[in-house]
Amino acid sequence: MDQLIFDDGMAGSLLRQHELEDLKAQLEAVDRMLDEKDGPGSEFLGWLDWPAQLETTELKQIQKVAEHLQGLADVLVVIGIGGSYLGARAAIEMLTPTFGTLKGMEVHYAGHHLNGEYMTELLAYLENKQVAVNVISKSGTTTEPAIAFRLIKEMMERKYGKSGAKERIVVTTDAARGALKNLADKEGYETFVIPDDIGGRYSVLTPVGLLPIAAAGIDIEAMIRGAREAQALYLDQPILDNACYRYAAIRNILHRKGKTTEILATFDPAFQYLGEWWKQLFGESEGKDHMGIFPASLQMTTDLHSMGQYVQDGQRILFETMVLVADNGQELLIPDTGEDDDGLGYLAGKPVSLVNHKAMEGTAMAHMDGGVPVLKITIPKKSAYWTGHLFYFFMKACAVSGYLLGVNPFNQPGVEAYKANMFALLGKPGSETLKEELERR
Ligand SMILES: O=P(O)(O)OC[C@H]1O[C@](O)(CO)[C@@H](O)[C@@H]1O
Repeated sequence: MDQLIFDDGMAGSLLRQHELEDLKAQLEAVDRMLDEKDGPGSEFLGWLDWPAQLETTELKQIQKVAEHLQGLADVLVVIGIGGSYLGARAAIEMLTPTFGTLKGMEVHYAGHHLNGEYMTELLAYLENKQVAVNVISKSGTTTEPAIAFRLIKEMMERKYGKSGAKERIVVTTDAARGALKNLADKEGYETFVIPDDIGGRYSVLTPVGLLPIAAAGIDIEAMIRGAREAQALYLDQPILDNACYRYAAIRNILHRKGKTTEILATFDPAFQYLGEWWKQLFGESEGKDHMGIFPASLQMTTDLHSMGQYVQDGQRILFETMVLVADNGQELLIPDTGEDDDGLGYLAGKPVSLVNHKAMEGTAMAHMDGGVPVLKITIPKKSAYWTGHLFYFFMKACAVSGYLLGVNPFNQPGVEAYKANMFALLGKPGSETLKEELERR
């Protein structure tokens, strides 16, 4: 197997094949909108052609800076929130060992929440390490990473002096605007640019994701190659044979029949953050104008022992998309102990991956029988190449799905509401009236 397979064979009776045919004209219209870049939010379509357009020189520069950081430090702190860190974290967790020797830097994350205890512990942990920092913010003004960077910058300057810190801090931000850009210029930090026409949740294949991913020792050239081939494939294939368009169309069909929650289910704990990245991608892109599928994620078989009951038998508003890997890598065999106290004698000598696979098959059938349509996306193996392919697949499917739904998949006006309230409650100058009103409440 050397391709991503999208399998809708377990979508159940809710999906009738003629419905896909019936959506063909709409899919073609969406395809035209993407091609001609004239749909809502089309000023943020830079990611669509990005893999093919990314210059080898930029890729090499990212690699060079990653190697420079690897030479200076063993720990990289990635400061960012949402689309500015989730893609990197997803790739790093998927492609580096959970235990054992790392090929690249040990990566930790900051600026993705406002918890002081976490930051205190992180700063203490970094005390005895050689540290480098990549602070990532497109706007350059997001509160969470800005506060984390204040703290970490102070620690770095205390530890290495101003010029030593400068050598170890890399900024990824807008080309021209924002507080972070101004600070980077003032301090003379190495800077990578987030293209204007690529929003945070579509930016994993830009320096936003690539620098931390490269620093973690992952082959970013292979990742971009995978994305490039995905770009060509999902551009050329006939619409109803095109996995991206089919996935988007089936989501739309199921949503219209009351399946308002999609679960991304994975069978490898290393895929947890793929789920987090995917949730932001689809949630921020489609959850607007009081519409959109609610994206949830589960890790199997872990969550079968916590959420399994709900999926099997709770409200029938769910469908499930499984992300699977055909080649399970290492074959760990279940030991033959010569005894059968645990009742597992029949499994002796069989690979753990076989048990996982049968659990997946059993789960898919049980959920389908219980009224949860199951879709499957299978990549040949867990590699940088296929991770790049998968990222691109989901981003394009998300854009198609958003346009089919009739929303702008590239804005996120709703995220401002909590920020306005938080700033007012904190007493930010200029928000006195709102502060009074909120405090009255
Ligand atoms: O890169 P920035 O500008 O710090 O934004 C981080 C995240 O915050 C949001 O803007 C939401 O506030 C997301 O869309 C984005 O991924």
